[in-house]
Amino acid sequence: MNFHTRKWVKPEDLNPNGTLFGGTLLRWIDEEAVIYAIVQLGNPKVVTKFISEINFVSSATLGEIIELGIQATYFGKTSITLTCEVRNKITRKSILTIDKLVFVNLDENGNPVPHGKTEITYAFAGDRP
Ligand SMILES: CC(=O)SCCNC(=O)CCNC(=O)[C@H](O)C(C)(C)COP(=O)(O)OP(=O)(O)OC[C@H]1O[C@@H](n2cnc3c(N)ncnc32)[C@H](O)[C@@H]1OP(=O)(O)O
Repeated sequence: MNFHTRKWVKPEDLNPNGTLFGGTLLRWIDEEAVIYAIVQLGNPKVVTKFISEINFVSSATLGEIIELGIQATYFGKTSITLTCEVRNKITRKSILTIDKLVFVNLDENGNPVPHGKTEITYAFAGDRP
């Protein structure tokens, strides 16, 4: 799993207990995951369909740097399934895991359309391996 996106936990990201607000983390993950799906499927019209159980393993606090890891685990006909882990960048301690996030490839009318992909590709990743 590649951990490309880093976030620095700032005051506006906290809940009233002083730890990273779960809703903020989920917003970051949904955006990161849909970008991953868009790049893999080569189509900007992709939507979130399903997110499985979310396990908040440990909390993050002010000033910590966290990193978001996403990986494709299954290519369906119109869908792609991803898995996600968020961890502390320095200590590598796990903060959250999501087993399955399913995204659906849409046509210009918003209907599911086959994407024709079967494996992870790096078409839009420049020279990154
Ligand atoms: C990034 C964002 O913020 S997007 C915003 C939030 N998301 C949305 O607004 C999406 C709203 N939902 C929708 O518009 C519709 O449900 C659609 C168009 C995505 C899908 O419509 P459906 O009638 O469910 O389509 P359909 O039954 O053909 O399923 C499409 C794919 O999703 C998969 N799927 C459908 N329901 C589920 C589910 N509950 N869990 C996992 N996969 C599912 C199907 O297996 C299929 O995949 P496949 O073709 O690879 O086998």
